[in-house]
Amino acid sequence: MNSIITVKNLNFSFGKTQILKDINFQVEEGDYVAIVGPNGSGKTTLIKILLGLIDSYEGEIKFKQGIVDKNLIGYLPQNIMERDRLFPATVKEIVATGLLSQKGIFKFYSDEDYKKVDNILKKLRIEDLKDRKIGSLSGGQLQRTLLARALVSNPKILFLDEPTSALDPKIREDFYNILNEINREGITIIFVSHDIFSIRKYVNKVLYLNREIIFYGSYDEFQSSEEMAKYFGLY
Ligand SMILES: Nc1ncnc2c1ncn2[C@@H]1O[C@H](COP(=O)(O)OP(=O)(O)OP(=O)(O)O)[C@@H](O)[C@H]1O
Repeated sequence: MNSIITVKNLNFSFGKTQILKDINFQVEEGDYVAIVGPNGSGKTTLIKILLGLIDSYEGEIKFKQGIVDKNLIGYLPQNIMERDRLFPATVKEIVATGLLSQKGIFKFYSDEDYKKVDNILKKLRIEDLKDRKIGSLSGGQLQRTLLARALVSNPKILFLDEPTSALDPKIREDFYNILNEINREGITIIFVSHDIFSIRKYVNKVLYLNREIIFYGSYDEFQSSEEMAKYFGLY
């Protein structure tokens, strides 16, 4: 198997409270994994650890060679601060910031960078928003702009933390379709969601977390399991 992420014996506590207990799993290249679980079950904490935003954990996290050194990881957070929305930047400028981590200390954008920005805006079908201030965007337009920022550097893995909670059903469906296209092009997706019913047609694996892993396997197995029924209160 061609694992892109391997997590072994991961344990993490905030103070005296253990948040993640003995977590072991592997993600294969091209997987589309939904992380589900009740509020406070450690989903965001797990994503933050995988992103390197929390480093005081025990255990081992291994990415496929080159993924971390070449910054081939994209991240779409749960939401952005309202004050960030007031920042007087345009869509084009915000998307370009997604290239900063791959540049040296002289962080000037080249023509090639702007070409990358144009390409991703086109791909996500928001090129007409290019010069709009982010404060003037609708929720769905803002979410696509943030997705463009996460994808402009051409990552191999994309992490998303509950990115559709504020979107209406139609816009949410469009967003899922775009993610599905991206996944079919080979990007591995790890998606934290309470909305498993919407993404079930896209994901190939489900990780059900409640501080420890209760279930990790294919969606089909998950669907027919006791864990699924319990999770959705059907059991
Ligand atoms: N900085 C922190 N200090 C102390 N405890 C924290 C901190 N951040 C999160 N926690 C606690 O860790 C636990 C797991 O939180 P986490 O945000 O990972 O859960 P989650 O599964 O993503 O929840 P939700 O579905 O509500 O977003 C919660 O009990 C939370 O209160």
